[in-house]
Amino acid sequence: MENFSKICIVGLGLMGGSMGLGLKQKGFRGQIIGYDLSNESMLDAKTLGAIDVIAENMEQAVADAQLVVIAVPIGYYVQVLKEVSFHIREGTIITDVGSVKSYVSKIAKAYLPENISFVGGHPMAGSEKDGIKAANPFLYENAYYFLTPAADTAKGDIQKLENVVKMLGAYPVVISCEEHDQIVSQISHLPHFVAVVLVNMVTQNYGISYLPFVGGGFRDTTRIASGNPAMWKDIFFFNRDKLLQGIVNLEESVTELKEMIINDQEEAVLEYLKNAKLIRDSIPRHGQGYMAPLYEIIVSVEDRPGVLGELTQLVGANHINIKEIEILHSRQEEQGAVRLAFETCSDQKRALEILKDSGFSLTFCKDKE
Ligand SMILES: NC(=O)C1=CN([C@@H]2O[C@H](COP(=O)(O)OP(=O)(O)OC[C@H]3O[C@@H](n4cnc5c(N)ncnc54)[C@H](O)[C@@H]3O)[C@@H](O)[C@H]2O)C=CC1
Ligand SMILES: O=C(O)C(=O)Cc1ccc(O)cc1
Repeated sequence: MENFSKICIVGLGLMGGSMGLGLKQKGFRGQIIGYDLSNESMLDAKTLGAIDVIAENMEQAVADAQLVVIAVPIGYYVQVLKEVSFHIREGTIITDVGSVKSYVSKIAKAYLPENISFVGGHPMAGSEKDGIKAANPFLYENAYYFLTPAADTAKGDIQKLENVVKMLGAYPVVISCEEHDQIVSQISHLPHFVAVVLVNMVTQNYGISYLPFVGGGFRDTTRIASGNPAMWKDIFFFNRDKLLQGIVNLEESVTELKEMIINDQEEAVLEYLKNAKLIRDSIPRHGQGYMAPLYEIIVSVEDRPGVLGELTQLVGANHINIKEIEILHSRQEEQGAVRLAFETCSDQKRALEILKDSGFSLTFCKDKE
């Protein structure tokens, strides 16, 4: 991937910071120079090792870079592209990580000089967190990563970017902006729309007092509603038409299912539910998702002080690394549950044995998703 010896990242938040960390973690030997409006983010990015050099201004950031990655909220693109265009040198490739591509390609064309190659990008990786403090070197691993070159983009430039994507451990998918925006409107933007509607409904329609009863189902369905509101506002408006079409389709589907219930069509409702289950279950278990798949176990634990320490100590003492830990229920004087996730099947099996032998009750052991 050493097609580039100097990469500039503009915007050192979750995505920009994770890209710097990921490249370094994978052994990128060149220099990464970073620029952000926030001094604190630049200092954090340097301290964490996401960048080698802090740029004092946009000119210093982009002037000698062979690749410039724009990782700022889409609402700031016009401002950033205008500034970049003053200082960029011929032959530089510019890419971005923005969640919408038709709008981005349009303004890149409008604001960048003609001798600059702009190839849009969008990693299907991320989280509901933002900022450099949430950055993680493995964020891009196993994720699909869309690249949306223009019709006249040189093949060599696409290849160079594909190599960067592969170095991050992600999977490049070359696609048109139009098709990209259509796909993500269905699999990312509409689900976000639904999640925020559901969450707001629970408080607006029924009062805040319903929230304490919320269980895993509601949590799973609405996790993404915790995403950065400013970023999602941008996404909704910059992919407005596709999202609106998705909402119309959603309304039709809601009406269809509602009518079945109104008309007591139990068989039809059952078929509808079965079909959804079939489709949901068929999402590849061992395929690539946003996150690296993990092997999980669920442990029942008493709700008492120190129990988590005992659990993790037991697993750690046997040199088994817990990749994720999550408290599922924590109700006073009742059993709670803890989800542990491991990187390998053998870690999962060993942890299972050790915990069983120590008297922990395992309510559920989940296969690798
Ligand atoms: N958060 C996510 O899960 C994903 C986000 N994206 C896209 O990535 C982009 C960045 O998102 P995040 O990293 O999540 O945001 P973030 O809020 O974590 O980071 C954005 C950074 O850009 C900086 N910034 C803002 N305006 C700037 C300017 N004019 N010049 C220099 N720096 C500026 C901010 O100070 C901040 O550090 C967005 O366009 C978003 O659509 C793409 C995939 C996933
Ligand atoms: O948190 C999640 O699972 C996400 O869906 C993150 C995400 C947010 C925005 C994108 O454009 C792509 C991915």
